[in-house]
Amino acid sequence: MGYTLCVLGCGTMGIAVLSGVIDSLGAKQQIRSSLEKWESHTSGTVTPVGTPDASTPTRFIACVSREESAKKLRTVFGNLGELGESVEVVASQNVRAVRDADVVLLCCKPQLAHAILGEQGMKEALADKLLISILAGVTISQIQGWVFPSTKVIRAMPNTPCKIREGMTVVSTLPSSESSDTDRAIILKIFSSIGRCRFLEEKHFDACTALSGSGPAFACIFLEAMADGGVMMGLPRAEALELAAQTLQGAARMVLGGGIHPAQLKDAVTTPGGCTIAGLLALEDGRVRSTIARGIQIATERASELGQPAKK
Ligand SMILES: NC(=O)C1=CN([C@@H]2O[C@H](COP(=O)(O)OP(=O)(O)OC[C@H]3O[C@@H](n4cnc5c(N)ncnc54)[C@H](OP(=O)(O)O)[C@@H]3O)[C@@H](O)[C@H]2O)C=CC1
Ligand SMILES: O=C(O)[C@@H]1CCC=N1
Repeated sequence: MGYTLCVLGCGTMGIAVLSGVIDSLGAKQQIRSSLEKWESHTSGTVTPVGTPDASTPTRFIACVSREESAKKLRTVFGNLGELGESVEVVASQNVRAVRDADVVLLCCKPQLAHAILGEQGMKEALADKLLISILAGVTISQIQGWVFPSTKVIRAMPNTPCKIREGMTVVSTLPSSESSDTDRAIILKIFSSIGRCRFLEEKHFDACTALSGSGPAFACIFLEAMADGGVMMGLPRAEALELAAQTLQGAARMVLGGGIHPAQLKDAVTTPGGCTIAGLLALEDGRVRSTIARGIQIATERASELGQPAKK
């Protein structure tokens, strides 16, 4: 059982998704083998636990354009242990790779998609297959115009923390049908194994691209700025970064896991006449909220332009 997943354009995001998925399969494999050992020890029989089903990818093909990038990728996946060996890395062999795959994850730059999907034989190689595009700003209907109608096109917007299985992925809603149920299972298996995954209508994709796709960059600016404040007040740099990162993670986890509203969390920290309110007012004087929110607005507007031909 299992199927072959091809990552078409395996750079920063292709590596993040692929290494997260391989890591999740490796973790399952470890659990499986220790359970098998335990069961054979206690009962003398081995019961297969969690054998890969049709929605689990078991073989991977990573495509790049340059041999130099392929060499680097072989090192990356070579270091991922036994399962890393099931990754075949190829340069300039897109059509052959797609032909050999069951599901294709399109991870190239938005402006290259048309040329890559237009390669001779690509339409045929993609026929009847599931094509998941993570491209910012390129719409489903644009992609459908470049492939045969039998290719099922969906969009996903993951982010770099997928690499450590702490990602946020938004997937475009699927039409309800039997074949969509299989596709939904495949998509959920990939993206839930590397973080949170939720379905949203495609009309929201530019905003999701800005908020969670670009979000790690915005969060890191805030994190660095907090650490800089600590350094300004005499903290060593490494400790300042640790304090800032763990504090952001803790606050985020309280909101996500504990169901606490950020305002509640902020109010609980803010002692009347204390230091937190003094810091908060200084931040508000700098229009921190509208600056961050406008950042998401501008990034959303820019995302919507990314799939369009460059202006002369
Ligand atoms: N970076 C991010 O955080 C996020 C990015 N995205 C989207 O993901 C996509 C990829 O971004 P990112 O990973 O940052 O980009 P990268 O530039 O890191 O990766 C692009 C990859 O495409 C490969 N490539 C280029 N030309 C071809 C070709 N003709 N055939 C096959 N492969 C090719 C490159 O290989 P080579 O090195 O050999 O040229 C490279 O591996 C973009 O569309 C972006 O909008 C979405 C969410 C988050
Ligand atoms: O900056 C970009 O265009 C891509 C899309 C989301 C994150 N990085």
